[in-house]
Amino acid sequence: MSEDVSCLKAQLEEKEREIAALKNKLSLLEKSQTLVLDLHDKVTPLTPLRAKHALSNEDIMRYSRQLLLPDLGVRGQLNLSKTSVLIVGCGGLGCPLAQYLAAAGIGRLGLLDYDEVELSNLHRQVLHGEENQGQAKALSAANAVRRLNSTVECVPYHLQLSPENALQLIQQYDIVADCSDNVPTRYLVSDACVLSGKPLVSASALRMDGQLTVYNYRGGPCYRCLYPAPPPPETVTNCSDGGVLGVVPGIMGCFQALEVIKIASGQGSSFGQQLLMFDAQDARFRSIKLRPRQAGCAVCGEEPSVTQLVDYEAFCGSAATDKCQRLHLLSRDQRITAQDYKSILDDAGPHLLLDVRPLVEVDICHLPFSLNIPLSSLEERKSEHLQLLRERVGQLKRQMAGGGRPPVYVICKQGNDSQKAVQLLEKMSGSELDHVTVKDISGGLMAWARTVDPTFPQY
Ligand SMILES: Nc1ncnc2c1ncn2[C@@H]1O[C@H](COP(=O)(O)OP(=O)(O)OP(=O)(O)O)[C@@H](O)[C@H]1O
Ligand SMILES: [Zn+2]
Repeated sequence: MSEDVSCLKAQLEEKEREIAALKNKLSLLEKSQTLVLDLHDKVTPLTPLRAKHALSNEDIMRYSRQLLLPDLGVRGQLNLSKTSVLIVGCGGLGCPLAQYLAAAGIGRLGLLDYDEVELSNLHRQVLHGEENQGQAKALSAANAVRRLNSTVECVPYHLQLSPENALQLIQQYDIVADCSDNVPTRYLVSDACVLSGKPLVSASALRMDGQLTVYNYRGGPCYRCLYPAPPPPETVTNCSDGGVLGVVPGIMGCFQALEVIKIASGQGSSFGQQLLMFDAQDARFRSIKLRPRQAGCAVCGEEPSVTQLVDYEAFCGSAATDKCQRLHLLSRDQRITAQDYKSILDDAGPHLLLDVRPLVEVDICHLPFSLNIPLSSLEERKSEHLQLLRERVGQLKRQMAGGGRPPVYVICKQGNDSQKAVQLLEKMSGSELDHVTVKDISGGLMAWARTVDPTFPQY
């Protein structure tokens, strides 16, 4: 009789456990279906992250494979759940970083980006899909992260990190990750981390190369300790100009996730005074020791001159976005529009169309009647290219029965390099070259695609 009672009790307990597990599953499912993420367009105070004192059965199952690691264990996992991380930029680095932090069970993720998803992002910004084009990157990333792990609290910010909001924002997080793509933002994030006392896990990726360092960590240097002055703006290349193989920021973003997890879980990062360099071409990693924190550093030094955030665009002489900056090097009569050029073509007026883009871009698309001489070859006065140009100008002159200066129209992708080329050709006209009339086609081939020929590819 007593055996029946204990047997029944055990069965009942088993059923109760099953019911509790089902209830838990149902509530998670309901939460993920009904919870609509609030997209923040300004910085508001966050409620403190709820401290977890023990792992639930679900946690144990979800994180079991990493819980088995002596380096992490239950303590490390609980530490992760208590940590908040702000990700600045939900692009090529930010996407894999957010994905792995969410998968690993970080407590709260702030996802910040002012931009929207574009088709040309999808080869590397792997949290966004085709259906997210036009959507705020922060929201698209947060939704993807939530599908992966609904227990992670996501705070999407659709705004630009600026000197006005950076401190208020960064102070609310434990660790900051710089996944941005421009120099003013790098100085801004670093200064704000120094002023708020937060570690900064920073990475970059361009073409086939990547870099990673942890700044302001355990007495190590800040960004300014290493780079007291910004580079000249014209020496900075971004992904939309220089290109990038998608997997390179993927690897660097994963590295950032690794260092964030090591800091958050309590293992600590070894990149506080180290620079990791990744060469994808040779599949080689190198790590070099950096100089220590500088006593004379303007922000983290002994007598700092930067005690509050400044105007970083003015400091760097460039914008805090990587959007194409339009140069204005020429007067109005030195420029024509893409439609004006179409009329010249329609009137079959003799002229030379000079495309000054690099060959790799000309291979993507070009106008069939153009002559390609890259701006760099003109600048370097490459003799074979100058010879070719002289010949083509000579031919043109012979074609022009009525005499006059042969017209040369210069084109590039967006109309910046072509302006530089016009200035250069004007200097060469009458000396290194026959006298020519040079004009820039403003807005370049992208303006041609937008305003003249919608079938012409944009990139
Ligand atoms: N100050 C800033 N505030 C918020 N987001 C920023 C800031 N600076 C840069 N970002 C974001 O950082 C991300 C950098 O990622 P990445 O360079 O891969 O993307 P991208 O700018 O979309 O690329 P592409 O150059 O191909 O257009 C971008 O999504 C950009 O909008
Ligand atoms: Zn410093």
